[in-house]
Amino acid sequence: MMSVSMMWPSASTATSLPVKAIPGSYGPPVVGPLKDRLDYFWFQGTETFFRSRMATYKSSVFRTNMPPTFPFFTQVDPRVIAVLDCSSFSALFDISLVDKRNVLIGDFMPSLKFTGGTRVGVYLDPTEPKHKLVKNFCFDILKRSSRVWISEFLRHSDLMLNNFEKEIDEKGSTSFFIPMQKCIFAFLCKGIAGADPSKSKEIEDTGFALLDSWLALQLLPTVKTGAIPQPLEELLLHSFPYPFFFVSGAYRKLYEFIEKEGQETIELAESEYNLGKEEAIHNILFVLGFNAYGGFSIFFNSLISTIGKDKNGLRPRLKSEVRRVLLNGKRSINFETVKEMELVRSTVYEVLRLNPPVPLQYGRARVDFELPSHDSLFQVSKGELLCGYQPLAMRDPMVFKNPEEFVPDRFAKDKELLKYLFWSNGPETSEPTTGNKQCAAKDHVVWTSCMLVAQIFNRYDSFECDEAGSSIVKLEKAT
Ligand code: HEM
Repeated sequence: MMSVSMMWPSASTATSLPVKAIPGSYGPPVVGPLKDRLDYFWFQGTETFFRSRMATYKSSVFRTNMPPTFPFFTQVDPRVIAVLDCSSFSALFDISLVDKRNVLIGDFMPSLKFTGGTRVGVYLDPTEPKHKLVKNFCFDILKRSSRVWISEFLRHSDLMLNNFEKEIDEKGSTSFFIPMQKCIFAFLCKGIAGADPSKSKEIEDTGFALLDSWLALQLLPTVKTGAIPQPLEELLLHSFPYPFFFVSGAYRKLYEFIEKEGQETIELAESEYNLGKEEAIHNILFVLGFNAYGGFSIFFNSLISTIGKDKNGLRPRLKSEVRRVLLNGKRSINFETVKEMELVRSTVYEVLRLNPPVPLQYGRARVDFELPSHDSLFQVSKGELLCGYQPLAMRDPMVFKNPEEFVPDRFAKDKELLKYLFWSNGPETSEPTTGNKQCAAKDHVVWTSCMLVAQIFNRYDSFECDEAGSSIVKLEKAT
C-alpha cells in the first residue's frame, strides 16, 4: 500500500484524513454505461455530467462510466474513478502510482492503423525504453528549431492577420478558425518537421484539412460534435469506432510529404535516437498533427475569442504592456521579449486554466494506494483507471478564488498558483522530462501563445470579436 505524496493536502496532513469508500456506482452491465454515455453526450453534457455527480455524491472523487460504450466497443472497459479537485487530480502526474500506457483518451485506444502500426510516444509509459528516445527526440527538435519556430510563426501569423484585415474591409467581419488552422499548420510543418509546405501545392492548400479528418476519426467516439441532431450523433458517431480506411489516403499524403520534405528531421531520429525511418515519420506526424496542431487549434481559438470578447478593459491594458515592452516597435517579438510581458503571460495562463485544451487525462493505478482529495482519502486498487476532468479541477474553489471568473492578472498577482495550473499534464512549475508525461512543448506553447497576443496588440490599436467569439469584427491598425 502506498500513499500519494501531494502538494495539497501535504503528505503529513493527508495521512490524518479519514479513509472513505469511493462513492458512485457503475450501474448494471450495459444499462449503466449506456445511461452514463447518454448523460455525458446528450441529456446533461460533459460539464453537468461531472458536476451533477459531484453534487450527488458530495465528493470530488467518485465512480462513473465514461464513453465510448455499448454496442460496438466490447473491448472497452468504461469504468473509471473521476478525480475533479487539484489534490486528487495530481495523482495523475505521479508516475510511481499510475501507468500511462495506452490511456491517452481513456481505455479506448484508436486502431494502430492511424499511426501506421506504430505505438507513438504519447501512448508510451515512461517505464518503456522507447518513451525516453521519442521524448528526447521531441526535445531535440524543439531546441534545434527554436529560431525557425519564431520566424515562421511571425511570418504566418502576419499573413493570417493581413487576410483578416482584407476580409473585414470587404465583409465587415471574418470568421477566424479555418485561417488560423492554416497558419498553425504552416508554421508547425517548418517548426517541427523542418518541412516546407509551400513545396507541395496540395499540402499547402489542404494539409490542415487532411489532419482534421485524421484527428476527427480517431476522436469521434469520445467527443460531442453537435454537428448533427443528438439521436443521430449517438447512433452514427458514438456507437462504433471508425475505420482508418476512410482517411488512409489523407494520411498517406501527409506521410509522403514528411518523408520527402522532412528528411533532415527523419535522419536525426535515425542517427541520434535509434528510431526506424517509418516509426520516426509516424511519431513526427503524431506530434505535429495530434499534439501540436490539435492543441494549438483549440487553444488559439479560446485565446482569441476570450480576449476579443472581454468587456472589462483588458485589451487596452494588453496593448499598453505590449507596446511598452517592444518600445513601440524598436524591439521585435520573440520568446525573450514576451517573457517580459506579465499581463500577457498571466492572461494566457488564465485562458489555459478556464479552457484547458486537453480536458481529460487518464492513468491506471500501478499499485494499491490511498488517493487524497482535500478532505478525504480514498482507497484505489491496482488496475483501476483514474479519469481527471481538468475544467473542474482548474476551478477548484479550495485553490482558486472566484474560480468561475476570468481574472486575467490572477497569475501575475499570485505566482504560487502556477503550481496548480495543470493544462500540460503537470504543474506549470514542473518541467517535462523523460521520466514524466508532461507536454514536451510546455514552454513553447505558453511563449507562442504570448507571441500571438503580442502580434495582435503590436499591429492593432483596436481588436474585437463578436458575441459568439467566432468572428473578428474589428481590427484597427496601430497609428
Ligand atoms: C496548445 C498546445 C498543446 C497542448 C494543449 C498540449 C497538451 C498536452 C497534454 C495535456 C499532454 C499529456 C497527454 C497525456 O498523456 O494525457 C501532452 C503531451 C505531449 N505533448 Fe503537448 N500540447 C500542446 C502542444 C504540443 C506541441 C507544440 C508539441 C511538440 C512540438 C507537443 C508535444 C507533446 C508530446 C511529445 C507529449 C507526450 C509527452 C510524453 O509522452 O511524455 N505538445 N501535451
